[in-house]
Amino acid sequence: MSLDEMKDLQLVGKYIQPETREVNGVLMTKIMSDNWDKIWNFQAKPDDLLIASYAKSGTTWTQEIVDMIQNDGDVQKCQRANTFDRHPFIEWTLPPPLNSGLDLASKMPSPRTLKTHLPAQLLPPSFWKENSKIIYVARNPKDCLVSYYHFSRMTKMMPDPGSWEEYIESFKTGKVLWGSWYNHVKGWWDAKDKHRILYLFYEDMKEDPKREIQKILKFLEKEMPEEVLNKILYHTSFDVMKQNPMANYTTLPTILMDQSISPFMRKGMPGDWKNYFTVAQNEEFDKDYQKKMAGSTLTFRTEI
Ligand SMILES: Nc1ncnc2c1ncn2[C@@H]1O[C@H](COP(=O)(O)OS(=O)(=O)O)[C@@H](OP(=O)(O)O)[C@H]1O
Repeated sequence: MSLDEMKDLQLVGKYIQPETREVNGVLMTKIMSDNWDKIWNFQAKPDDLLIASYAKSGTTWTQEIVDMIQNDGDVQKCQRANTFDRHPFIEWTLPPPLNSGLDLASKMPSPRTLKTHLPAQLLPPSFWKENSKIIYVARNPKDCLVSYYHFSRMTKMMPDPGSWEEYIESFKTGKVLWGSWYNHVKGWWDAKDKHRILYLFYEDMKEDPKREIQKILKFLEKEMPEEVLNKILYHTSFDVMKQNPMANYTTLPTILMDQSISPFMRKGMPGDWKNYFTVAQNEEFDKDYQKKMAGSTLTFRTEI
C-alpha cells in the first residue's frame, strides 16, 4: 500500500477500525480478532528482532534507535520509509488490498525487525520456539494513559476514547486495545528471565538515552565508535524525531490521524500526567495500582 493509494478516499475508509472484539479476554480490533488464527500461527525466525511494548510506551523511539544501530548511524538509510513500513506491525490487520503486518513481514527479507503490542501470553508461540531476540519497552502507567488518550482522540484507526473520566476507567479495567496495561508489563517482566528479552523503561531512556542505547548495542552484540553513538543520540532525540516525516506519522492522511487534534510526537516527557489527573483521580489510580501490581517486583517511576 503506497502513500498515493492511501490518498484514495475509498481505500482510506478501509483503515478506519472502530469495532472491537476480545481475543482471550484482550481487546483487539474486530478484524484482528477475525484473523487471529493467522496471527497466532505467524512464523518467527531465529534472526528476527521483535520490538514489543504496550501502546504509547516509546515503541517508535526504540524502533528509530534500533534502525539507526542496524544502519550504523546512516540517517538517509533510516529515512527510506515510514516507521510502520520499515518494521512490520505483526498483528495489525487491514482489509485487502491494504497490507497487513503479516503481509509486510512475509515480504521482508531477513534479518527482520518487527513490532508488536501483544501481551506476552498472546505472542505467536513461534517467537519463543525460535528464541528470537525481543526488546520490550515499558512506560509508567499514568503517562502511558495520557499519551494513549490523546492518541485515541486523534486517530480514526482505533475506537473513540470517550471523555477523560471514561478513559481512565477504560484504562484501569483494561477495556482498551491490547487490554490491561498491568497484565502486559507484568507478563513481559515474568517472560524476560526465560527468553532473550531486553526489558527497557521509557523513563530510563529519557534520563540517560546514551546509557540505554548502549544497553541495546550490547543486546544486539554490536559496537560503535563514540561519534556514531552521538549521531544516533541526536537523530533519535524527541525534537529531531518530531521533525522527521519518516518517524512522526505526518505522511498519513488527516482523515486517519488528525495531528491538529494532538500530534503523534506530542510532548515526550515523563510527568505530564500531572497536567491531567486531578488529586482525587490520582489517589484512586494509585490505590488501584497497588492492588493490581501487588506481588510483582516490577516498579515504575512516574517522574524523573
Ligand atoms: N525520541 C523520543 N523521545 C521521547 N519520547 C518520544 C520519542 N519518540 C516518541 N516519543 C513519545 O512516545 C509516545 C508514543 O509512543 P509509541 O511510539 O509507543 O506509540 S505507538 O503505540 O507505537 O503508536 C509519545 O508520547 P507522548 O508525547 O507522551 O504522547 C511520543 O511523543
